[in-house]
Amino acid sequence: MQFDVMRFPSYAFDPSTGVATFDYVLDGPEPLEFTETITLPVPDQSDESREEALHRVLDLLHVVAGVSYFKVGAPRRIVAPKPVPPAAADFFTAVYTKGMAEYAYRNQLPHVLEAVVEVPSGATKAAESDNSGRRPLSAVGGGKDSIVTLEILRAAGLDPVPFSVNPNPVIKNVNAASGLDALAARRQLDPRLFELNKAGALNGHIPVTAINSLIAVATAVWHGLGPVVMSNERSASDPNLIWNGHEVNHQWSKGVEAEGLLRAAITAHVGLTEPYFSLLRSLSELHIAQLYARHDRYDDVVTSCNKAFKLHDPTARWCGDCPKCRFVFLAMAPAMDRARLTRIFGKDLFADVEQVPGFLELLGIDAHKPFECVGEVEESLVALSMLDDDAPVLVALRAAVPGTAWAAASRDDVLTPGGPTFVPAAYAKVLTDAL
Ligand SMILES: CC(=O)N[C@H]1[C@@H](OP(=O)(O)OP(=O)(O)OC[C@H]2O[C@@H](n3ccc(=O)[nH]c3=O)[C@H](O)[C@@H]2O)O[C@H](CO)[C@@H](O)[C@@H]1O[C@H](C)C(=O)N[C@@H](C)C(=O)N[C@@H](CCC(=O)O)C(=O)O
Ligand SMILES: Nc1ncnc2c1ncn2[C@@H]1O[C@H](COP(=O)(O)OP(=O)(O)OP(=O)(O)O)[C@@H](O)[C@H]1O
Repeated sequence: MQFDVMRFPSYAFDPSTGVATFDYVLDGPEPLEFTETITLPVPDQSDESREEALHRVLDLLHVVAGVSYFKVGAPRRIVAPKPVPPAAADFFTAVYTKGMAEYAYRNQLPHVLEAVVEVPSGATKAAESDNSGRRPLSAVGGGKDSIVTLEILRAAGLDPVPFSVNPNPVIKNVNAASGLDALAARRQLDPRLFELNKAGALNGHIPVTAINSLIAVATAVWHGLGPVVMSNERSASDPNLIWNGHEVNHQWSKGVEAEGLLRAAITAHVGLTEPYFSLLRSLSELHIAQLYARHDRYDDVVTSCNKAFKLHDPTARWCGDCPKCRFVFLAMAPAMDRARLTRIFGKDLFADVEQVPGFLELLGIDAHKPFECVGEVEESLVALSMLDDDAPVLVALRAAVPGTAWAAASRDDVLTPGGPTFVPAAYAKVLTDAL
């Protein structure tokens, strides 16, 4: 299939139902059309200024959600539908290049990394809206990170509103365990995409956090809420590998660069003073796992395993045999006894020597960092150094890690907050008080 250009003909939004439909065309000798449907929760009340701001968020979402359809043909031109300020145009280009880098690498499509989203000129300025003091909307994915954020915000009296896109049973159970009233949006990909995938169309990973984040901002704006608070950690910013001189990061849209670009795009095009930030940005995954250990009310529901989500089985939790399960098991192990850890995961991964090669990968003793949301090699080494019992896997790992590797692993570096963040001062204080 050959396509020259991707276009975004129009979108529609019905405030009485919250349904937004976004149209896409891959143009070429045999064009393909798609429509994605996103249903926002309808607020009890709204007003003109909220709806004006909401439409501006939807302008951004229309282009960003197009990545799922772009990947069917990877046309060389991407032509955005409306004028937006330069900060929003830069965000679009980054989403279609850096956000699609894993897809480009796996499909060997280097031109994807060089694309520039074309934007018509003539953007109008948005009215400024100070949303910083309102109740935060806190995105919940069902894993340990968003639970830690929710509990920090709650303890500080900020009264967070949990929010999810297409909440699965894990997310629903986490929300129920929190006891907080949650909001949810629905997102339906065009079914045609699945037919094309079955027929062997180009496919691959997309920057899903950028899409979920904009849906969260749209919901916050429409409901008159404050900033969207994410739970993206420090290591999300680190690439998996370098290809043709470009960084390839499976988690690009969870990284700090994407966060800065998204914030700038919203501030410029929507006018919000405090749109979006990750509270946990300065923390390592290992640190977040230690903070999770303080809250046992979620132990029967918390799930970070992406395989569990792929199975679409409401009872699926930790698969117990993937990089994510191994990493989170290792990261939580120093902060809790083995019995509690085994209860959370349904099995003791340190008792199963078949898991040794997978743990060695996390410890940097094999290939590149897995294409998964796992922490840095240094975090895994520090976690291992904090464990002193003789479980079979731990014994094998200690024997396999070369002496030079330990020297590069500093507990202080891993457990001291650091690196760039966009956390506003009031929230930075809340985080510091919680550590
Ligand atoms: C659950 C999962 O890992 N899905 C990835 C998987 O897709 P799969 O076919 O196994 O199942 P589905 O997710 O149901 O997708 C069905 C098809 O639809 C396409 N698709 C899905 C969502 C979307 O927003 N757009 C789409 O086009 C998908 O490509 C399938 O053809 O493999 C896919 C190909 O590599 C991945 O694209 C699927 O990833 C989902 C988008 C997803 O939600 N993944 C997150 C678990 C994830 O990887 N999160 C990253 C953060 C990445 C970021 O920058 O945001 C992380 O936590 O590290
Ligand atoms: N379905 C979703 N709806 C809304 N936000 C989501 C959804 N899935 C993930 N997120 C958010 O996206 C960010 C990245 O997701 P991620 O899966 O890494 O986090 P998590 O589920 O909280 O923790 P973990 O890393 O332990 O899985 C987090 O802020 C998370 O809250």
